[in-house]
Amino acid sequence: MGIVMKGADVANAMKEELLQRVAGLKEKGVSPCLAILRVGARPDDLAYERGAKKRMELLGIDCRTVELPRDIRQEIFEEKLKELNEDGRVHGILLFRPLPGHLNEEAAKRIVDPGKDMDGMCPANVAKVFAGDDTGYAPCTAEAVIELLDHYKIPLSGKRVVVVGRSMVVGRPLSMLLLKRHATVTICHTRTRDLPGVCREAEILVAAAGKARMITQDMVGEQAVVADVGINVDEEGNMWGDVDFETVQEQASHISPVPRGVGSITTSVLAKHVVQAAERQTDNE
Ligand SMILES: Nc1nc(=O)c2c([nH]1)NC[C@@H]1CN(c3ccc(C(=O)N[C@@H](CCC(=O)O)C(=O)O)cc3)C=[N+]21
Repeated sequence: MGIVMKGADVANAMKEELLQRVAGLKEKGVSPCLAILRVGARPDDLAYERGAKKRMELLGIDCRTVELPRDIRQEIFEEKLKELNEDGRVHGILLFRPLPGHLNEEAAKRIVDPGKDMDGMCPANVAKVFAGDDTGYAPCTAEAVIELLDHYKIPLSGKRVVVVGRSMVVGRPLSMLLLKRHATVTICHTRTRDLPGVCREAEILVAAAGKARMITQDMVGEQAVVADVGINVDEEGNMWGDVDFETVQEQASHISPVPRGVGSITTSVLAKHVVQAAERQTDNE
């Protein structure tokens, strides 16, 4: 039976350092502040927002939400985003995605100040993640997987890692973070031939495809480490990962659950980014 890697243990370990850094900022008269920009009220945005608010409060980070109506016009939306860019009290911005269909997300990515872009969506931050330059910000969920593996002392250097999923929020940036740590990375997707065979070769398997319980026991090698990034909510409101937990746990050496796994570390990484941004913006004054 694999060891269950619990998100709360990782978040707790991160908490001590973050509290100290927040205290350091406050001694200099700086109150780190996150602004959340939400358009409409999608349930998964609200779930993340609740978690983020709770985590920021626990760490003494200010958090304010700017809520815009679902049917807002592109020009007004862009104005609001620019206001947050220019607001000196705001150190970091989190824009919930995906945006409603009528809004231009590509335009938004180009407007957000790279120094305030907490979820690594703008081209400058994407480029830095790909270049292995850690003066930028990676998407929080991708970085949460690294925090999870590091906390449980899973070595990455030289390891065969298979990432299932190629999204710009998880699969691709995470692959670059793993590569920086000298893992041998294979990225799988819907057109991968013999997905089970490729997955079975993994020493570390990351499921980030967004398909409930698609990773089954026959796809996991003996004593593999399995990290589940999936957040799939069914009609009854139950949350499922991309991994069929019960059967895969028998096979794996370590496995992260859903909920209470990677998803619950994401808000701690978000907090870390806000602290980093506040420190960097203060040092540059
Ligand atoms: N730019 C952007 N980045 C995101 O990362 C992003 C987003 N937009 N829009 C919304 C979705 C949704 N999302 C969640 C992440 C964690 C939990 C989470 O904390 N889950 C807990 C359970 C939370 C609970 O208690 O309900 C867990 O996995 O254990 C939920 C939802 C991030 N998203």
